[in-house]
Amino acid sequence: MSKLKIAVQKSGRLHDDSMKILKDVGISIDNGKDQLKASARNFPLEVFYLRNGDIPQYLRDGVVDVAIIGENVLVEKGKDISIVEKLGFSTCKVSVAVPKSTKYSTIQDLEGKRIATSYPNTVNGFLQSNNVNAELHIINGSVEIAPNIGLADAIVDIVSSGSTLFKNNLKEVEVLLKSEAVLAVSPSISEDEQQVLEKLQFRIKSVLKGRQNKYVLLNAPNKNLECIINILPGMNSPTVMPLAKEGWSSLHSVINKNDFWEIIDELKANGAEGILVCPIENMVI
Ligand SMILES: Nc1ncnc2c1ncn2[C@@H]1O[C@H](COP(=O)(O)OP(=O)(O)OP(=O)(O)O)[C@@H](O)[C@H]1O
Ligand SMILES: O=P(O)(O)OC[C@H]1O[C@H](OP(=O)(O)OP(=O)(O)O)[C@H](O)[C@@H]1O
Ligand SMILES: [Mg+2]
Repeated sequence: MSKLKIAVQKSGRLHDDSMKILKDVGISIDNGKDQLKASARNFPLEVFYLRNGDIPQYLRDGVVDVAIIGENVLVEKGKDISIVEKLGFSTCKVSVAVPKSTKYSTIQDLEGKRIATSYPNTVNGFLQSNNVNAELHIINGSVEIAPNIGLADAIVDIVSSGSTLFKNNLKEVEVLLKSEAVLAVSPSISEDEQQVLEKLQFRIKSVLKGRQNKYVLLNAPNKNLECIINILPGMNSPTVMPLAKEGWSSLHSVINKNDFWEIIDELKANGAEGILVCPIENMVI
């Protein structure tokens, strides 16, 4: 079987979560510390450790078939590259920020201003679509310092918790895009590699679905069963089994992690006891 070549960030924000998702889908990688390339032991996969910013070109050239990459990098340098899966980690925004003391009300306030950024194509697209002319200063890192040293009036950079903006006395005034890590695919992927990709994607989908949900087991008095069954969503309907204790049952169900605490409160209020909550490794649907 031919091997799928996947690019993963060599080091940085995406590296650990990218390796974790490969591990969670059951792929073991022989990972020599300073290797730039590694093979999977139990799946037809070769891993290339690359710079996030270089990955769009490698995908375009077909040097790699797929990649785990920040969506914002594709917006900047890889508009021609398709995304096959959103991976739910490294969520961030690309935003305009200005010094806290700057009066800002609309995008037109950027007219004629100096904007520092590492994402010139994204910024130019944004300015053009809003008919604003501004002067771009392209810098590769520590963009948030630019207004403080008099290099720019505004910046466009990644914002996550907002603490870097806060520390540099800046405020976010526009959000250009929202981003997360994605699985992107080369336009020149072959038929054989496409088949391996489909296997990998199937596994990733079931791991992501599992991460979204929790498995809940609880005991409840039979007289409250109907009400508790209505609270529990389940994949179809919850499993109900009699307990050795007369008049009681055990219920098993799957709950979305976002609704989880509210549902637990409701269950308790309706007489549920001995509630156990377990993570789900995979959910194959
Ligand atoms: N503070 C953050 N919070 C969440 N996600 C982030 C944050 N900063 C960056 N990211 C996401 O992680 C990706 C990698 O960021 P990182 O800073 O590790 O690498 P980089 O310097 O942009 O890239 P390279 O690998 O080319 O050096 C970004 O493209 C973005 O999608
Ligand atoms: O809103 P926050 O949570 O503060 O995150 C935003 C910061 O994170 C990233 O920098 P990073 O720490 O990756 O450093 P880098 O500029 O060297 O890539 C980004 O470039 C911002 O500076
Ligand atoms: Mg960074």
